[in-house]
Amino acid sequence: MSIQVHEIYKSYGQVNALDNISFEVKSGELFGLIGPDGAGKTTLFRILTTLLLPDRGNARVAGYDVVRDLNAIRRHVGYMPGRFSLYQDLTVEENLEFFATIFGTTIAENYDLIKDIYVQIEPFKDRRAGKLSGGMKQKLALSCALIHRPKVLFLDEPTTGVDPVSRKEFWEMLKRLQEKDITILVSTPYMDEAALCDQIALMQDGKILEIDTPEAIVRHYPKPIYKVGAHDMYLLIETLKAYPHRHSVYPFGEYVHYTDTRMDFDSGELQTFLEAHNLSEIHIEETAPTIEDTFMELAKP
Ligand SMILES: Nc1ncnc2c1ncn2[C@@H]1O[C@H](COP(=O)(O)OP(=O)(O)OP(=O)(O)O)[C@@H](O)[C@H]1O
Repeated sequence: MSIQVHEIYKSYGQVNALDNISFEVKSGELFGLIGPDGAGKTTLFRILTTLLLPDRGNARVAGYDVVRDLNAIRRHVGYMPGRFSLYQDLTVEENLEFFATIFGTTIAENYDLIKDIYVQIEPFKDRRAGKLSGGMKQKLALSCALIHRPKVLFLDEPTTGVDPVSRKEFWEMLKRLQEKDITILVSTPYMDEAALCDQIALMQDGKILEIDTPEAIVRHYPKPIYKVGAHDMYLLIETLKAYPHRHSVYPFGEYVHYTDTRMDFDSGELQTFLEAHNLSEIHIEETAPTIEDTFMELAKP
């Protein structure tokens, strides 16, 4: 096991940021922590990278204890914090040299590991980090996190605020790093990215709701889901919420995802109800559950 987390608790005053968190990540695995803002992802990263002490519980990373073996962990892990911690006034190359120097290495020594990523920003190596686009900052931050050849890489929301093309390229880079036997723990609020991980933990309010492969998480969804459309999205949601047999109702792209409490759901009956409430252009169709649907179901109060 590359990461072992056992019954970790952490509170800030009244807020239980982490409430009995346990999971394991195998060597070479790409493991995703999926959850909205405030779920506790950053707190967990900070504990696993030795920047914060847990109130209770223990964790090991690359075989080292996060409380006792602080120096060893810092040598063996790479951490890309949420707001890329680059030095804005240093150039691209100076940032990378700085991170190499603090780890007692050089860019040349590890160039093969970062080459794929760094070549894309190398043409801008004399530009200050503060003047880079979001996608370029992300690539530089990842290069900096990798420059000492870590065994385990922690990436806290690496794609937040990054354009869709850069997001896609970034996940392709992660897959290539995985082939080089680096274990990766990555957090994201984007459910579509969850499907790209080997295993995911769905997190909310400091708790893990479920851990499994993305395929299994979707397979375990307990009910048929219907996508419902109509001419007025707002009125549609309000009306579905007032339908006596509704189990869940939430917007999903240009449709609303709806589940019913009954086993013998009749779409014709729902259609009549919606028409009686001044809705037109009604469309009701069964659809396959996604990770987001599972999250919504598990997170239901
Ligand atoms: N230093 C702090 N003092 C008080 N409360 C905090 C502190 N840091 C985090 N929290 C609270 O703990 C909870 C978990 O925060 P955390 O930053 O770990 O979540 P997150 O999933 O990373 O979300 P985000 O993406 O917003 O950072 C939140 O309710 C947050 O407000």
